[in-house]
Amino acid sequence: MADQREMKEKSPWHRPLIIFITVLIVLAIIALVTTAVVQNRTLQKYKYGIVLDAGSSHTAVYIYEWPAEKENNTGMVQQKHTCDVKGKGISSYYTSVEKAGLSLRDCMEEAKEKIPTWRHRETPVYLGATAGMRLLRKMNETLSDQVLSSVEGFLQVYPFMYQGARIISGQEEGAYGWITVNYLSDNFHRALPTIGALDLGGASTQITFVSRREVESPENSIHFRLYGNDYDVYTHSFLCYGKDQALKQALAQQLKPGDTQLHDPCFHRGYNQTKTWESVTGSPCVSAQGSPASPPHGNFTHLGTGNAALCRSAVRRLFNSSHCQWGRCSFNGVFQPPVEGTFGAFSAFYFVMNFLNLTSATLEDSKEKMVQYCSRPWAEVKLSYPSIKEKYLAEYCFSGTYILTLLENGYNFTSGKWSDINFIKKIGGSDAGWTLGYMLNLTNMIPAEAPDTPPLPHAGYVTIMALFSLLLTALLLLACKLFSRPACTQSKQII
Ligand SMILES: O=P(O)(O)OP(=O)(O)OP(=O)(O)OC[C@H]1O[C@@H](n2cnc3c(O)ncnc32)[C@H](O)[C@@H]1O
Ligand SMILES: [Ca+2]
Repeated sequence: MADQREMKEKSPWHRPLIIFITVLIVLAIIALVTTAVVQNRTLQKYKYGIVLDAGSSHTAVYIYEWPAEKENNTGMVQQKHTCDVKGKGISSYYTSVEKAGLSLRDCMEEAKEKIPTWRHRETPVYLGATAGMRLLRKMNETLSDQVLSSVEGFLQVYPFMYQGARIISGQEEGAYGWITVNYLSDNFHRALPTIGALDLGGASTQITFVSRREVESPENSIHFRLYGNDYDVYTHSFLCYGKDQALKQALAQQLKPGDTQLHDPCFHRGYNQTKTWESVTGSPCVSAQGSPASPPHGNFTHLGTGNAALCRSAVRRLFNSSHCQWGRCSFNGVFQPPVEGTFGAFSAFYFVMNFLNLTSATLEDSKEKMVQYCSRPWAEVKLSYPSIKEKYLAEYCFSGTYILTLLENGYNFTSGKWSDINFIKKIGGSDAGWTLGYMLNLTNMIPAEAPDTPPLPHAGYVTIMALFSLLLTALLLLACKLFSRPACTQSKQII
């Protein structure tokens, strides 16, 4: 018996088997470590980017974050934080330009706290100004340059990587809004049908969508190649058709020279406010359109009459359909193909329709509800919504009517197409707006061609790790058994 055991121990196969198992163990450990390292290489570290949206009504600071080295993987960039700058938009500082930069202080200090200090130097900061600054530039280019220099000087002092402050074009604003909503919906990467973008600001409004028809006017046509797919996009930005400037246009159209009172169907019965002529006629959107040769100074009393039908007629007059040099137009002679696919409608489209509870209503129901809402007395409205800013509250009858008219009569969203419009504020935690698309574009984070897929899908990674772990355990057990055998044999012999 002892001889037999001795023979086994001295078996010529014993030593190679141990070497073989040792090699296997080493290989399994290497495989485990490599898989873990490759898969998790970059998961933990985040990078950041800051975009300032210098709108006509206010400025907002957006902080975005994404996992480092996963910049080209779709859906990776997310909104980490937003900060609303106190006060009005930067264009309102044209009388004391140095205050434009200073107005950004609180939000920029907040950005310093939100982003880890060691990332500050490599965090890009972009400021894009929209329609308010476009209008200021129209009135006085020197002043708009001074406002931009003021914000530039202020932003450059921060430890971030300053990348410029500029007025973006209406075409860019539309296109970047479209990129944002489709990036957040993951439509590019999955080659899904895209969604159109409808943005209603204070001074301009944008419509952007993919059209299968030819875009006849070159200034409305943009071509993108993203993640290996081609997109022919129609876009147009209507300056002076944001809701604040549209209201000024509507007021100017109803005011006759020398009027001291304006009876306005778009404001509630009982609404009574003294306003300056200058607040209406001082806008380039009004003076440019041959409005009343009005006294530049003085006041008028703005009185509400609360009549939705009359309001609708007044608003319709803002859209000129008398001329069109193209196959088809939206309004004011601007080419537009028929609307196609679904749309995300954000900014004031959302604020107003959400307040009026119309985000899921049909076009007919929306019109009916506006009739009821506009007829409510101002005193009752104020009592019903004590927490809503009075300026917004006073204007919802006008704003709701304006939105329905712009969408139906301007862009031609008929009753049948109404449900294609989704009134949205955010998509998956990030705001819908042009800022994300702007940053993605400037940092080249959306490649023209589809990037390489990650080494392993998550399920594959887990399976491989589990298999290697099992194999390693089995090998260790086997090795333990083999290595411990002589000792066991010896102890038995002693007994
Ligand atoms: O794009 P531009 O035209 O430059 O303007 P903006 O960027 O400043 O415009 P916003 O989208 O921030 O806001 C659009 C309008 O909606 C107004 N607004 C913001 N919040 C609102 C709310 O809760 N209810 C009603 N109106 C609101 C705001 O004053 C503007 O007139
Ligand atoms: Ca805006």
